[in-house]
Amino acid sequence: MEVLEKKRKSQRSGDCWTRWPTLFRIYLAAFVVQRWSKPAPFPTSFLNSVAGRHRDQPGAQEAFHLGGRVSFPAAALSSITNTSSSFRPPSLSLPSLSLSLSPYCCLFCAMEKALLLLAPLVPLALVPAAIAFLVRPRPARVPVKGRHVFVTGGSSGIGLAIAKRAAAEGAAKVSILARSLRKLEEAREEIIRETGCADVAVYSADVRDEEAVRRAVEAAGPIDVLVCNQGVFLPRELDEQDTEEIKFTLDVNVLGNFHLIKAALPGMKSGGPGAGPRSIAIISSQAGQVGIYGYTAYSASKFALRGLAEALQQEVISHNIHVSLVFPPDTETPGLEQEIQRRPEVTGIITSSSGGMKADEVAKKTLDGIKSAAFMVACNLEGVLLGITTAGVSPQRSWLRALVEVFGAGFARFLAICFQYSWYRAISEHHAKQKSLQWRLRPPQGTADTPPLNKPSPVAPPPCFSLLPLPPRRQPTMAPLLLPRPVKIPIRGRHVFITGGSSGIGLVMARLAAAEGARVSILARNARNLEAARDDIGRATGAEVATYSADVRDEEAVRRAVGAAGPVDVLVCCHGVFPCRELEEQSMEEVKGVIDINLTGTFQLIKAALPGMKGGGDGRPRSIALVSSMAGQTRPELSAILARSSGYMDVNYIARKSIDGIKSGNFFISFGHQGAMLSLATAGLAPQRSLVMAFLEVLLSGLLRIVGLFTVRGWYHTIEEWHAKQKRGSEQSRKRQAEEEDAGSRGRWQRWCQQRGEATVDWPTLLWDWIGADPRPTWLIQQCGIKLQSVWLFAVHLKRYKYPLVDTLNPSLSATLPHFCSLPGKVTHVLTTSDIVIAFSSDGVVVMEAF
Ligand SMILES: NC(=O)C1=CN([C@@H]2O[C@H](COP(=O)(O)OP(=O)(O)OC[C@H]3O[C@@H](n4cnc5c(N)ncnc54)[C@H](OP(=O)(O)O)[C@@H]3O)[C@@H](O)[C@H]2O)C=CC1
Ligand SMILES: CCCCCCCCCCCCCCCC(=O)[C@@H](N)CO
Repeated sequence: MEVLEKKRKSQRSGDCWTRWPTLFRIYLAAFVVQRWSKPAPFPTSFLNSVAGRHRDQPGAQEAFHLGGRVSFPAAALSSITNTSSSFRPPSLSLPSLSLSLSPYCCLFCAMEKALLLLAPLVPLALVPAAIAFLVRPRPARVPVKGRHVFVTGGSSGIGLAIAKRAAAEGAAKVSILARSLRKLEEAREEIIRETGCADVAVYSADVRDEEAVRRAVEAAGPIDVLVCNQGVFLPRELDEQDTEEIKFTLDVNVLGNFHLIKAALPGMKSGGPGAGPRSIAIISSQAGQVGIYGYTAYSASKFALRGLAEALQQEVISHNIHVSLVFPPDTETPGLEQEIQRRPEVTGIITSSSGGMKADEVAKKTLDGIKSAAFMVACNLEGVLLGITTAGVSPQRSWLRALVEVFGAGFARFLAICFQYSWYRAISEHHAKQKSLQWRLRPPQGTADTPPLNKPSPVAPPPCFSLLPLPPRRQPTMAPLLLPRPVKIPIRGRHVFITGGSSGIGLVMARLAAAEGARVSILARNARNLEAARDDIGRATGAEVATYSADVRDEEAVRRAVGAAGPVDVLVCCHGVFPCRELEEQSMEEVKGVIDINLTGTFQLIKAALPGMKGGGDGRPRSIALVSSMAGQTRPELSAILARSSGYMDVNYIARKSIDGIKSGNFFISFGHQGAMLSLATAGLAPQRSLVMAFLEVLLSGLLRIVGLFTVRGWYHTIEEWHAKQKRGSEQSRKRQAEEEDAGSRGRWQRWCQQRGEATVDWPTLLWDWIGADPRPTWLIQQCGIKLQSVWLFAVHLKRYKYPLVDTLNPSLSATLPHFCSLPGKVTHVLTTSDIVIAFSSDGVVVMEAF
């Protein structure tokens, strides 16, 4: 509750950029109110009667003359909208008036009319201007010529093509990193042969090995353009893919990039903003914009890169480092050749929605993207469409592209929904075919109504005459507009398995599910918390909850727990950790922890539960719910500011909405206005079951991209300001320090004493002021060589007794006081009061003498 209060307070004090959604709502409300409160147009009969009445009155003509122009818009509108109207605007319909008006006036009238017609276009023309104002971060260009380009996975495929192209474009040095030294050497030969680039360095390292990566990056020297391109792709249906493969994919594609970026960042930053713009390009995939059958692990790894890139760009923008995220489609490379051999059939069908490319074309797009510091780099037409529909709340530097995103968003979302439709149809056809194959091989005995999909649908009897028993065919139904189709998932009497169920959102969800009559199991690490949660739920609902103590990182433990819990109907993955820190300061242990728990742990749970969920056999719908987050993580100091863009929410509300969302089979479940807008804005290629929502998405996505751009602008604005403030602060303190050093401690001391005379001395301040004015202990120790602690304690002691100052600095004392003469070094500073003398010697000895 305290957190909520704090959050609200900080929200109230937030600047307008971070509070814009509220402003936007107010504008919208004002707009709606204004529209509705406009007086309805008068019926023409009424207008006629008024006109007739007034025409007969004295002075009416003049009134019309004057009023004619004033009331022209309404009248013109009514004449435009209602051509059958017998009422004409006075300036046009009264003959006497047209006589009295000069031709100029007519011209004006015509112009007025034309202007009026153009009026609706004005806001339209303002949109580009507004968008140009909106885009942030600011445009930048990153040169490649004469610079050091470091490409991982540079021995093959896309990486090799990028390295070659960079060399051809005049990079001073090209470094490539991969595992196989043989392939690396061959690649080097090839690059030198084809481009004549003299400086090609190769580094043999596995990106999964943090130490090896650090050594390679150190040996390579400061990097100007880092291209993180290494990647593995092992498509397979999740329940047929073993956990080792999933971990391998996440390690190479995600952790590897963390190793690389963490190793390269200090060197890239140290050049400072003056060293010219630098770039970190991360090669994702179109499967990192849309999840694709067979790519659960691969898509997850590439989606993770998007989160990494968006957060990283915010962290490094002030160092003039620009992040690009590249989304290639299927590309002709040795990697793809291998992949195709093991690809599930459906994967091939879906990926063929996007045209294939050559590695060199992808390399060209990548380098162009890097040079123009574009955040999202599309490679082909489908990529452009994908980029538009998944733009969401990502940064955009080009106002032209932003404009295309805003105007193309609705259309792209519409296309996306069409694509989803065709993909889900392909999937269901594939399943039907599989079924038919099974049917042919093993005809079921007895009843013919085996449900074809996981949906109980009436089954047509096989045709009466056939040599082979034919598969059941679904009865023709009206083709639904959307695929996947709407579904309701009941939870009463069903088994709901919630991870992270001992605390927070998970605990409340467990309580709600139990209250609705579900059989609830919860899983977490800490057994004591689990007990407490069980008691809590028992007390609140009277239900008996099963608890499982396991770490989601431990595959065996997860499998045991899920096995003991029995077939799951609704799996809610609500475990997770969220440490927040700048990437540079975050330890790899922490990064690994996040990936292991939040990602790998989730895979392990799903893999453990899936066979039971698939084998349910009763045809009832089941659900897997993953609790994700709205958050992009940024600098700690900044995250508090940026998080203001959204609101803290009550855990009961989150849990209630989650359960309801699961029951109605929603793909995205969002919370609050911001959440709703975010999921509309980031709908991208996500499936949508609700026609109403699909319609809203298509209708509003353009507007929401504006909202997204606005949000991003606010964030980058905040970051800029924050850095400016930091810079001002450090400049000021540096200046003050320099001034004080200039003044010299002796002069300052004397002046200080003159000003103060006999005043009570604030000893600690006096000491600091006199010795160096910089409260940093290192300075004190370096300058005077004294033990800070003793001086400090001494000063505090003196302060307590408020010693009056009677004498000024008197170096001659060192000669007069015999005790001081015996000091080993030269006495540098002496402080005296009525009854105490302190001497600092160059040897770092502090001597006190009490009179
Ligand atoms: N080809 C395609 O269709 C698409 C590819 N992509 C992405 O583009 C990137 C490159 O793909 P592509 O050129 O086809 O791949 P290739 O398989 O042709 O090349 C992969 C490169 O990465 C290196 N590599 C692989 N694993 C590691 C590792 N653990 N540590 C260091 N280096 C490693 C390989 O060298 P070595 O084996 O010697 O280590 C090789 O140089 C990948 O990230 C991929 O996901 C994206 C979309 C489509
Ligand atoms: C809004 C309308 C959008 C329309 C276009 C949709 C097309 C999506 C196709 C996705 C293809 C993904 C290929 C990934 C290749 C890859 O990464 C692996 N080959 C790894 O090598």
